[in-house]
Amino acid sequence: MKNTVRIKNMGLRGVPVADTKISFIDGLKGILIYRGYRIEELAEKSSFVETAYLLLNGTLPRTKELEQFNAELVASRKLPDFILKSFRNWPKNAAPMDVLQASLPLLAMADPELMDETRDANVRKAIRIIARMPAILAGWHRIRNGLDPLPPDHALSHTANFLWQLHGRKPDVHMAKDLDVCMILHAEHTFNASTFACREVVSTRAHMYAGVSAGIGALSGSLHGGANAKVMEMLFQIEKEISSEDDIAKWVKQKMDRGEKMMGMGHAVYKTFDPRSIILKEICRRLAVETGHMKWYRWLSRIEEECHREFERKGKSWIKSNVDFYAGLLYAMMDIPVDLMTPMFALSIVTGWCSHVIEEKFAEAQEKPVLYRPEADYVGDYCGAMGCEYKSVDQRG
Ligand SMILES: CC(=O)SCCNC(=O)CCNC(=O)[C@H](O)C(C)(C)COP(=O)(O)OP(=O)(O)OC[C@H]1O[C@@H](n2cnc3c(N)ncnc32)[C@H](O)[C@@H]1OP(=O)(O)O
Ligand SMILES: O=C([O-])CC(=O)C(=O)O
Repeated sequence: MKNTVRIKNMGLRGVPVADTKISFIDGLKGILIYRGYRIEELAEKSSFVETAYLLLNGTLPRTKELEQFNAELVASRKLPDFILKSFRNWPKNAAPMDVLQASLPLLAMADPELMDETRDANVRKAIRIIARMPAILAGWHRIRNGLDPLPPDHALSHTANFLWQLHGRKPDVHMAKDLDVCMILHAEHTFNASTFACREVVSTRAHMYAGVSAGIGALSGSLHGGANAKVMEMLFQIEKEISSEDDIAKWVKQKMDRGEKMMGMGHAVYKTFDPRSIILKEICRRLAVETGHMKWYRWLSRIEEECHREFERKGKSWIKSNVDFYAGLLYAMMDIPVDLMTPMFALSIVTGWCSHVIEEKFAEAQEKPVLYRPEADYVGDYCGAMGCEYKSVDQRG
């Protein structure tokens, strides 16, 4: 009899695999905390850069620490020349999420401290990665559209500079602030699929870039970060298929009756509201009023309500919007194209990933497994201790 706990087919739900000091979720109460601070308070009072410091270092920075951290991020924004040069030869229809993922080994090649596995060197690597991923995304977007990448503007904040490098115009300060809040909300989420992927990779003592690259791959799927773009695609599909707004209820019911997933709805941990979605919904409503996109906001709210109603009708306990539901529309109102929406998530959560990589590499041994190595039950062919009889291809016919 094997000495293992049977958790098969449960996607590891509710199974702690490590200790963490980085964030905490109470899924029944709708609470999310980064390093002890409630997400609502950080969204209201902090900045993405300050939150990044908090996640990476464990405490809120003093004035001088914040200034220095910001200066290091600003100084790291410029990409190594060979990366943008090589982008010019890449297929212009490449998915931006693939480009982002493929860029991580390129950034690794250019990192002079790549093989330095001290904690301080890993913090510096994290700063370079956080600073450069926005430049990768903006640079790629411009190159694929036949435009030249723009140099960073050191006078702009991390978030405003990204919008500048993407669009080539100085962003409205209020819009940059809204995006900054959005980035705080997406910066960290305990052991979600992508963070676990990062930690699993670096538990082998692979470097930070390898871990982050795995995280990007995991985030891209539509059950995880990919859902934000799918929500927008769903809106466009609904627009094609209904003749009046009142048909939304029927559209949602039919989709759910077919057993299809509603993108941006539901969550593996929150069994009540997702606190990030509440904040994003409010920003979305305000921006929709300001930019004349109320129709889309109304439609999303209606879809959310109908989805909830359908769940109740079927006797299931709950379903609410997750962080991806309103984020897509929010990005769209900032002129961010649909295929850049999931990469936008990556630009934020890379902060959490890097913090977890550091925790994975440097936590006390008793707080984490040395190397993640779960088991699987073999359910394939088995012909006894000698194995199945091997026949040559001629004998197999
Ligand atoms: C950043 C993020 O990663 S947030 C999540 C982003 N992903 C999405 O928005 C995709 C849509 N959502 C989903 O697929 C799911 O809600 C997940 C994957 C996020 C979580 O899934 P689970 O942990 O399996 O959810 P849970 O166990 O609570 O599901 C309970 C029931 O609700 C159903 N359900 C959950 N979410 C949805 C949904 N979005 N649409 C329709 N039904 C759903 C499940 O199929 C399940 O039904 P069953 O009891 O008949 O089998
Ligand atoms: O925690 C999860 O499983 C998914 C999620 O909301 C996130 O990654 O932000």
